[in-house]
Amino acid sequence: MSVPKIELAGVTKAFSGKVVLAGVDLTVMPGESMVIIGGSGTGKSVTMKCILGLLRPDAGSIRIDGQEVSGLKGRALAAHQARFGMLFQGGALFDSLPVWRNVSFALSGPARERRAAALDNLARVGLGPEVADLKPSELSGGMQKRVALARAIAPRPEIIFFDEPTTGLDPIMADVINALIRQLVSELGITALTITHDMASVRRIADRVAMLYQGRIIWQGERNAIDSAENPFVDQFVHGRAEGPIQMQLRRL
Ligand SMILES: Nc1ncnc2c1ncn2[C@@H]1O[C@H](COP(=O)(O)OP(=O)(O)OP(=O)(O)O)[C@@H](O)[C@H]1O
Repeated sequence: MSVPKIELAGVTKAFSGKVVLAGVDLTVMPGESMVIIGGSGTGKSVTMKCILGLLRPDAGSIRIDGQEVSGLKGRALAAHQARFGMLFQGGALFDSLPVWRNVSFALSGPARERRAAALDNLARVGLGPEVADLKPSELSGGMQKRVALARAIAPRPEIIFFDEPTTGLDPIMADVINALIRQLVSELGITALTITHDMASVRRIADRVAMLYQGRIIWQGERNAIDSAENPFVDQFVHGRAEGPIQMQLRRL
């Protein structure tokens, strides 16, 4: 069996005594698209930040290609982080830079080559050269998301993290972006880890789904298994019911 691309075992993290991750076990195989679902504040972002080395877990192991990465510092940490692409919730484009400079931000080399690479990546997300010299603020939300996606794939990262990739988009544009993500991840052979509340994203993007609840992965399975999962927590989340075993925390303690 091949070595997992990402492997978390017993990862714990607490902030000022408040336990957020209580022993997360998660395996993502190379080229696989894993989606983590779970309510607000269940620790999805904290899990991603621990994998990226932006937060240090209190205990447990995080392996990439079988190599332990928790506790990396300095250059080793920078090299680790360079293996990842990120699509942030808001797109996080630099508004002072034209689109092509945003897309080629992480690339090196002469400007002419970086611009050519930017145009190539824009084409992959369905945008023509006419947008290359526009500022992000001149584009619609859906187009900005495409630009952010082009920027995330431009360095051909081994792993991409998608953080709520459809936030702020209407359902049709969200579907277009979800389909693009699925297509690019497959075409480029990138391992993808997505966190989302959006079940439409899950159905479009995921090979496998993991549900985080109270600091642990309480269920994982193939995308098609979510509807028949005999797990009341998954069932409640997938169907968005107020009634069920998941207790919403209405105020921060
Ligand atoms: N740096 C930090 N210091 C203190 N508490 C933190 C820190 N980062 C996260 N937390 C807490 O950890 C908990 C989990 O946060 P996290 O952002 O991972 O949730 P999430 O599942 O991604 O939620 P959402 O879906 O709303 O983005 C929250 O209660 C949050 O306040």
